[in-house]
Amino acid sequence: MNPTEAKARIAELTRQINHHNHLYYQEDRTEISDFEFDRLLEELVKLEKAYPEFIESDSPSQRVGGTITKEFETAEHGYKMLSLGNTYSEEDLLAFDERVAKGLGHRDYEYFCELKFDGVAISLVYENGKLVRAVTRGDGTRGDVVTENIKTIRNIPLKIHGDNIPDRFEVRGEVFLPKKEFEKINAEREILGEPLLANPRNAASGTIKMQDSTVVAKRRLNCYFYQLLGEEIGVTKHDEAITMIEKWGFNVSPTHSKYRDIQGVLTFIEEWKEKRFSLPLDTDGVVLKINDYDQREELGFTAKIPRWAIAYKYQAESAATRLLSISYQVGRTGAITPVANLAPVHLAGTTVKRASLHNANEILRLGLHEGDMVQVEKGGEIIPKITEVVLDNRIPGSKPIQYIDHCPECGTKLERKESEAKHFCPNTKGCAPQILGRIEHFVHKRAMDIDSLGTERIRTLIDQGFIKNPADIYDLEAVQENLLGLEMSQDQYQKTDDGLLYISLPKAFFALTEGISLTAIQSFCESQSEKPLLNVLQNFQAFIRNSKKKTAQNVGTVQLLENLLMTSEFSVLEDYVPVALVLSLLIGNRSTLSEISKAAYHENTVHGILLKMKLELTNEQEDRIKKLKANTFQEGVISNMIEGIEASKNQSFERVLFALGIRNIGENTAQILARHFKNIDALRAASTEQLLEINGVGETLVISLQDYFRDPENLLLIQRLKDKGLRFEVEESTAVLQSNKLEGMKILASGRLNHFKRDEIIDFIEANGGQYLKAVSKGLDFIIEGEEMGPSKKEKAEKLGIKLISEEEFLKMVEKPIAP
Ligand SMILES: NC(=O)c1ccc[n+]([C@@H]2O[C@H](COP(=O)([O-])OP(=O)(O)OC[C@H]3O[C@@H](n4cnc5c(N)ncnc54)[C@H](O)[C@@H]3O)[C@@H](O)[C@H]2O)c1
Ligand SMILES: [Zn+2]
Repeated sequence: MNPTEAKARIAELTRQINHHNHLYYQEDRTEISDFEFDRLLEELVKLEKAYPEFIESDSPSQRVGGTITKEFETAEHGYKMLSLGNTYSEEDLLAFDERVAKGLGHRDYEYFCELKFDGVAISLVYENGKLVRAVTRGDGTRGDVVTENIKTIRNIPLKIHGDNIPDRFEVRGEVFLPKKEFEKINAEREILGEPLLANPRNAASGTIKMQDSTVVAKRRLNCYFYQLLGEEIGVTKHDEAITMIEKWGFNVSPTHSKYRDIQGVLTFIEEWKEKRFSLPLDTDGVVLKINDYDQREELGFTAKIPRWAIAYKYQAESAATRLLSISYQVGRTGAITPVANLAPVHLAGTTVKRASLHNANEILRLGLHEGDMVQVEKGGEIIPKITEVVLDNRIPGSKPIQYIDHCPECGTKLERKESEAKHFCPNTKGCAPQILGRIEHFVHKRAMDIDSLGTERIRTLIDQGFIKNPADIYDLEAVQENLLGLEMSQDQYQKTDDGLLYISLPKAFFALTEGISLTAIQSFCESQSEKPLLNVLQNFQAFIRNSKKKTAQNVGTVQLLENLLMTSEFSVLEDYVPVALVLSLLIGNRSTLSEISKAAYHENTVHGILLKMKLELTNEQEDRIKKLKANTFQEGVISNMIEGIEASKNQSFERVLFALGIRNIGENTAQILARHFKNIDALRAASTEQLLEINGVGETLVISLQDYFRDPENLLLIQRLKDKGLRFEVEESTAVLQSNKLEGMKILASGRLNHFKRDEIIDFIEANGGQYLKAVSKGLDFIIEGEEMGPSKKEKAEKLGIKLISEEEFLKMVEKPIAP
């Protein structure tokens, strides 16, 4: 490379790295992996070393990647918050160790090893034992002051107790969102149709930068601390500092160790390679630091990183395996996700059998053919993904994967919108997973709040034809009796192509015999799994003869089943037998085999067949049949469900409106619309202009609303829900005016109020004739300034010349008596 080329490449790398830094730190998203990012940076550093004349002072090699945002006050760090050098190779670690030895002139030093936590760096400053400030890393020199948000993290001590606490000190740590919390939040967002958070790190970073700390508090962030700083902290070694801050009440991860040489460090790295996946947070490597503070000082810093520490990053593991097939999952919103089924392969501590393929584009990008050998990668924190096809191992003549064009759940032709990568099933009202999504949204605790209707129960009720839309829930009471004995799982069933129902062999054996436990039968069946069905039936008779319960009756019934199977026309399905045959043996005196098998077509469960046949059965027969079924709905469960459903009729109009699941209508919008229009008919009759006048309503929302009300099925649904007694208008008490003292005024409240909660102030303003606006805008008459009102809001209000009044002044205005 000549100097001109080098200069151009440096410029190009700088541009790319700045771009990825911006995405990563400002927008909390990524376009490339950390490994790829680190490679770009490494290339830049190498080139700059060879051509120092081209180093720019603001090169990304010279400064840490973050910056400060505009929404918070900023503060300067007492000690710069730097990056860490990083490497993916053992070789580089040994070279690092050599540099340390050379720098110190001897090998008498210790390494303190910690995991590299993948969260957001935070610095906490304490004065006289009290937390005074929490600041993000920012650009390393200055960061955003996010104290209020940090205070919501429960295990961060606001005040330190104990002896010898320095007057002023700083602790640093990594704020993270525990993996479990992350999954919980995403599961909920999925049900409510909100966009999913990409990964726990982005989620934590986004949360820390939120304006409203009550929302932050709900996110259950956590923090691990790994550094103490200050003028007089009274210790000379890092391990002593860690022990001390732990004693002071800071959360320290118990995953650290100390070693006398780099070989020890290597064992630590090996030890945690897979064990780290069981930790509550994502980690991407190991940080090793010189333990002694004086030695650290001797080694010093470069512009961007300390010379006494380095991060070893684990590279995502990769393995080759065979693509067996592709399944297509239909999500709750109708989005189709292809999933690769793989020959099991051991990867990063787990056995991998599937990998996400995201969408049709991904399959095209990889150029997947049926039965291809593929390279699978798993970083532990992410779902395994296929990185490439091993072309050398392609089966000659294999066909490229054909993407499906019909929904695997309901058979509807799939659609794909121009701007979206995913295919969608448009059958929102008749496609089982979409019905499930819709009902889950409807009963969600922030909507109708029917917690006795959990996912499993809803799924069962949908699969067995009891509910298709939210109104059907309110009809369940009338069919209570049919729910008794309804099966919660259909795992023990199989269906042939023509729709005849089969049941698993263990269940059949269990119901046909007496006195033999299901577990004993299951392990017998497992031992026979390689044998043909008829042999298994014969062997089971021998098994009964050898067991304690060798009754002639037991042997005889199984013998009968064998005879029936051989003489009937039913096709043979390994490990399963036709339900009709088993039932005919149990209730043969009530119905003929041909009647039963007729009923067994197109039913999903034994329960369904029996409902269809309406037979009078003896208690003994009922007991036998129960042994065929999975867990079933019992009386307690049903009455609990019915009660919850009944109670939900009291939910407010705004909740009902939210529960309907109209596209783009979240909780807040539902609230605004309900309060504005007071009832559903007024909302439905509203013109585009009337809707757009409302603060917070935009064009997409208007279109969603109009689409919704145009559909006669939706109107029918609303009518049915109304008939069942659900609220479609704002309750009198909140709609009635208490006074008209605020008539015609547009008001906003910001910061923490002493006499009102968030919702209360809105209700109060409206009850006194005023209108509440959600954002600072020209139209406001005044803003009620609560405690710690956000500085950016304040600035904006001042710029627009909007009057700020205190809560007390406001109360005087409406003469609300102040509660003691
Ligand atoms: N994929 C992308 O587009 C992209 C873009 C920018 C950065 N990145 C990645 O982000 C990473 C972040 O770079 P950086 O400069 O913010 O951090 P870094 O990797 O240089 O490491 C410094 C940070 O590590 C954290 N840390 C975690 N555990 C620690 C421990 N036990 N002791 C000390 N510090 C610990 C601290 O927050 C500290 O600020 C890099 O690894 C890079 O690969 C990726
Ligand atoms: Zn469908």
